[in-house]
Amino acid sequence: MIEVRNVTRQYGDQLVVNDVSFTVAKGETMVLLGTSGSGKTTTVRMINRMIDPSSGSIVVNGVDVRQQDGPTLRRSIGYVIQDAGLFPHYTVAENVATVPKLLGWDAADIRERTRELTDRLRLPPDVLNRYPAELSGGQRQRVGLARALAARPPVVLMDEPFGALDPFTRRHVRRELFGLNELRETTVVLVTHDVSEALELADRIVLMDQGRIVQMGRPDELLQRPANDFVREFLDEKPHRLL
Ligand SMILES: Nc1ncnc2c1ncn2[C@@H]1O[C@H](COP(=O)(O)OP(=O)(O)OP(=O)(O)O)[C@@H](O)[C@H]1O
Repeated sequence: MIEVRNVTRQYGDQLVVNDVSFTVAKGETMVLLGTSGSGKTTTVRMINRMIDPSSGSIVVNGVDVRQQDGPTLRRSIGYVIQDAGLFPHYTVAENVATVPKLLGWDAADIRERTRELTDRLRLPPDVLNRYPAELSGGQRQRVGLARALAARPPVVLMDEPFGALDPFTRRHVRRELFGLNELRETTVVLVTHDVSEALELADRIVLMDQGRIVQMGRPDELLQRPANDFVREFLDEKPHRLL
């Protein structure tokens, strides 16, 4: 469970995240949706301490994130970004094994878990010995997901995790991923600016503009009871299938 309380982040005199509060329950998928520059990435990067808030607090599974050093905290929080952020000089197998190795898993368990994930994410077994540059964009993205999930972290942060994919592969990978049983027990915060993706994946949505939360709620609540014209227009941008 994640509690973000009155969090603000300032650069110079610009408030890029302005008094943001929300909680994400265990197993819930919370989508941060909003215009470009609205503070989504900054917010998600404060949860795993890649950025520290200027004020406010963040508690993950009962522990204030400031009580842990960044690297230790990040071993328990999966993190997926748009270009997958893989280590270029590691093979796929080595990339996926990064966190389990740091946590001291034995080699047989790591191999087994890697096989399980590549299988579920439908990556062909022969990719394991390849380097990231030798994969397609869609494969790289799936390896990024496998690496983030490898040690079964209770919390996973995803920042535009499907951003680099064409629309077909995007839908496909999205379905594969959110069809994984283990993801149902994982607390997920996902950043996107794609309205359809947010409506499809979110248990709840935090809609942001200019560093502030404009509305928070279930997809149907935002669609049926938009708080203001901004919300209505933002969600109306594209036709979608929920209504
Ligand atoms: N290190 C920094 N120094 C100064 N300003 C920054 C820094 N990082 C982010 N910003 C500013 O903070 C604002 C919010 O950025 P952020 O990346 O959180 O937005 P976002 O909602 O994720 O946008 P996008 O969808 O375009 O990625 C932007 O105006 C950005 O220029």
